[in-house]
Amino acid sequence: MSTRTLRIGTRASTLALWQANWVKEELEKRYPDLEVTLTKIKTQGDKILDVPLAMVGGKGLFVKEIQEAMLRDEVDIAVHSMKDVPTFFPDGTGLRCITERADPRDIVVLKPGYKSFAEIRQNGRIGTSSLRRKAQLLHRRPDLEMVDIRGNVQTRIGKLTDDNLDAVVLAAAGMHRLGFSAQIGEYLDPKICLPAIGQGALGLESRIDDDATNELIDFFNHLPTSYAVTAERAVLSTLEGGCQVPIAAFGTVTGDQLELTGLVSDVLGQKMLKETMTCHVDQAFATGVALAKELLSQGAAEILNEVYGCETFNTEGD
Ligand SMILES: NCc1[nH]cc(CCC(=O)O)c1CC(=O)O
Repeated sequence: MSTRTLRIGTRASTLALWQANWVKEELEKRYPDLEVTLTKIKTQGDKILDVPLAMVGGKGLFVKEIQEAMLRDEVDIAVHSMKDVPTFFPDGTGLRCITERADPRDIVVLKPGYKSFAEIRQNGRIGTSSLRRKAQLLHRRPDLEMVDIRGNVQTRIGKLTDDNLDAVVLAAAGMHRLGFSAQIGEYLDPKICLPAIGQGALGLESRIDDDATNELIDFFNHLPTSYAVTAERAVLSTLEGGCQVPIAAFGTVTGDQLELTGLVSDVLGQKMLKETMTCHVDQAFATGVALAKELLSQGAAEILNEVYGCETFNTEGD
């Protein structure tokens, strides 16, 4: 049998490379005669490090250049963190598979001396640039000071000492993948900090008409994760939100039932709307839409319009 080659396009951050290498290894385990290569591609989100991301192009900052390479037939698939994948795709490529979700929760890395998030001092300084994380933590603890931190996971952990912070907030999945589990101070319950849409899952994107590639990668698709993330993304697209707004949605699948919670907040976590719906997994997309419409009927659009007028942006990216 002749050796086939599959080319993966990936960002060059340590986390992105870990994820692309994981996909490569799974492919090579399954197809011993397949040669898998990685092509590192710089995205706009990687190039511009000192300007708030929302000011340099909005949605799709971490995926556009990889999609373009795919359309030029320089790579066959792209591996993305699902939470960085916009809800729209250019003509010719599509989201083909959603992998089994790793731990979807957010975590905090705590300054030495603290044993839990609850112990953090009055007016403590928390490092995160995510509006979703800021809003939910301020909702519980309005005294906290939110400090913007930018850069990859290692850089953000380093800011704990560099910027004299009491804690930094990160995703459990990234910590586990990069071998930083021992530094996790506490896992934040989704009831307290609802995870980002798609958090913990990877998305494989390919050319829609590339049947050979699509057939090779279809085994990555994990149905329960795919139902949950489909519902979460339906919330996002119905609210017309990008990745830089305090919107969260989180689905869990048990048997054929999906429980979906969605949240919209203002930047300070003072006006916060939250709803939960359950449905059969076949209704995942429709339920995401319905949940978003319910939030809109409660005033979500007004809250988000206020946020869009603010000068605060999410500047994280891995
Ligand atoms: N914002 C960047 C980003 N994109 C994906 C992950 C973590 C891995 C995942 O969610 O799959 C992270 C790091 C973080 O937010 O701490």
